[in-house]
This record gives sequence, structure tokens and C-alpha cells, in this order.
Amino acid sequence: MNTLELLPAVDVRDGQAVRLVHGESGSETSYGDPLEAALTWQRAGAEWLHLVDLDAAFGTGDNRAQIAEVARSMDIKVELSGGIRDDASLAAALATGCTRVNIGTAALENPEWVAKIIAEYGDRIAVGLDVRGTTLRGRGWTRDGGDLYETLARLDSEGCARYVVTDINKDGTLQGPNLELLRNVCAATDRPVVASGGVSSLDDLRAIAGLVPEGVEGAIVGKALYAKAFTLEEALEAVSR
Ligand SMILES: O=C(O)c1ccccc1N[C@@H]1O[C@H](COP(=O)(O)O)[C@@H](O)[C@H]1O
Repeated sequence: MNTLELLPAVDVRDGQAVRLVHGESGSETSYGDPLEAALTWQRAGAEWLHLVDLDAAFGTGDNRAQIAEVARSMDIKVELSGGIRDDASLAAALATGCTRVNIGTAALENPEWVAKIIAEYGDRIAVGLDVRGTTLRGRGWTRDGGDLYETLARLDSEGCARYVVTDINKDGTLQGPNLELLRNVCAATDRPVVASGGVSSLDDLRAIAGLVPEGVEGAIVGKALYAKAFTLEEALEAVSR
């Protein structure tokens, strides 16, 4: 059986590594320098970094230069997210050398462009399905963007390689992942799924790892690591069995 991949998250707002609650602007807790945070996860044995430009996602500016510096400083794989919505922002993201980008809003608002970049870049494009219930949310999770399963079927038919599925109601809450949502998405697609939102304990990670045979490939871990609920070393050990 494959091991669950873990992607520690570094979300950047106003130059700082932060965690939000339910993705709500203004709910930030700050954790200092993003590069230091990223290097901490790399030193602890991470194979992936989930790196998000939150200002670009919210439309409150961007942290593009800093994000690029972090991505370029990593020896590990980087999934880059936030504000990648057109050719220029995609080119800048890919030029950082990141392994893949995660597209949210554009997959809801600009499906033709997303179909084009999926065809062009294949595995380097993941789509972030950020949901409340089964309704997708875009523009910093402030606007409805259609039905999860209809969008998933469309993206599947266009060849999307992978989905990052976030339950907004769980994100940043330390309330445990939405396993039912993950199971339902895995049942609806044969593409790998990266789970995001709610991880609070090693048992949560073991529960997500139990979904690897159903199609879950990885889990993003944010607040739990910053709040020191467990260490990344412990997390990696927990999912390696
Ligand atoms: O990660 C968050 O906490 C988050 C909160 C609010 C909005 C977005 C958030 N994260 C990431 O941003 C991308 C979406 O960016 P865009 O819509 O493509 O500009 C999403 O995939 C999340 O990974």
C-alpha cells in the first residue's frame, strides 16, 4: 500500500506565515517568516511543501516575490497556490520551479483557460476544490462557484490530473477532517485526491491514510503543526506504517 504524502502548509499573508480559521480574512494567527517556516518543515523531513499566496487568493495584493524566494529555496517538492488565474500568474508560478500549481478560482470562473492549461501542462496542474457542503467557493472562498460533482466531472473529462479537496468548514479549526467528503470525491473520480482541512491529531492522519486505497494520495497539514499538536516527524512516522 502506498504511504500517504504529507504536505505541511505555509500560507503567506502580508509577508507573514499565517493560519486562518475557515479561510476567513481577519482570522489570521501569525507564525513569522514564511521562509523560516518552510525550512523548518524541510529540515523535519517533509517531501512536499504546500505554499499559498493568500493575498493573491483574496485579491488584496500579492506576495509573489517572497513566495518565489521560498519556492526556489526548497530542495523538496512544492505545490504552489493562490491567485494563479491567467497566463502571466501561471508563468510566474511555474518559473519558481515548483512541482505543481493548484488552481482554485480560475477553475470555476474561466473553465476554458483551465482546460487549455491542463492540456498543456498535465501533471503540473492540480485543481483545488474548496467546498462548503457540496458548493464550491472561489475568490478567497467568498463567492459560490457551482456544484462540486458537476465541476469534478467536467475537469475529469478535460484530463485534470489531481484534486486538492478542502472542506472550508473544517479548515483551520482542528476539528478533524471530513472523511465522508473525501470518500465521496474519491468515489466520483479516479484521479488522486489531496485532503485539506481540519487535521488535528495523528489519529486524523491515520484515518486519512486509511483512505489511500480509495484514492487519497496526500494530506495538507497546517494549524496542527503550528499549534504543536504533534511534530512533523511524528506525523511522517504515523503515516509510514
Ligand atoms: O488556504 C487557505 O486557508 C485559503 C483561505 C482562503 C482562500 C484561499 C485559501 N487557500 C488557497 O488558495 C487557493 C485558491 O486560490 P485561487 O482561487 O486560485 O486564487 C486554494 O486552492 C487554496 O489552496
